[in-house]
Amino acid sequence: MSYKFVEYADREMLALDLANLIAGELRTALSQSDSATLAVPGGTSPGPVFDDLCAVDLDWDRVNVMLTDERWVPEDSDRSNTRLLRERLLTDKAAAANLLPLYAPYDTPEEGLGELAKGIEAQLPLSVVLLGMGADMHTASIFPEADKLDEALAPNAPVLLPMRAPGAPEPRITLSAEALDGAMSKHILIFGAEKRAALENAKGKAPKDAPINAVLNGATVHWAE
Ligand SMILES: O=C(O)[C@H](O)[C@@H](O)[C@H](O)[C@H](O)COP(=O)(O)O
Repeated sequence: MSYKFVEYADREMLALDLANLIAGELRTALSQSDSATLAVPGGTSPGPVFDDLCAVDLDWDRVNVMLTDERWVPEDSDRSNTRLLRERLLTDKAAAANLLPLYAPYDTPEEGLGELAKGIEAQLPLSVVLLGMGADMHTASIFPEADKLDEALAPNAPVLLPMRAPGAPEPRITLSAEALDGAMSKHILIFGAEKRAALENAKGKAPKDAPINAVLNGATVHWAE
């Protein structure tokens, strides 16, 4: 298991550098193919990266954007990652990007899974994935003790899975570890001492105890206090 750990002087510097890095990787992908696919997390960390990334000049109309995971809530909920994306990433120059939805207006993720998975599957492998991590070492919605944890970590897993976990306030839908780990470039974004310690704590643990370990190999971890 080896990954690159990059420490930044502050969160603003991290956001700017990471946005430019992702933009460069998307440009490279677009120079080699008709389209590129970027998967990003929700939560509270990525907003500043989105604010910088959305302003970068690239062929966004050839970029497919998707979430790594979503809370199963309506898009107008303040818990919605889709809402976060629409407000902070799919705006300015990046408004031209093509959003592949990870939410559909059904009561449960199981009801929406079939139609959503088709769109996602067609765009794999991911060109670039940005992931967050919780202090419990979850990534995307692959949580320790989640109901479909083993399935989400298994080889040849379904690309998209519903997920319920003690650590998640609402039902989730998530890309599988394999779909996330298969990205051409993987970036993990963590802020603060607690998550830095959690990353250390993950060392040597099985993915079922530290799901971040299912995507860490070959990734770059970007950290600021
Ligand atoms: O839906 C979500 O919340 C995210 O996709 C999730 O995987 C997130 O990346 C981690 O929980 C870290 O969240 P914070 O950035 O809010 O700490």
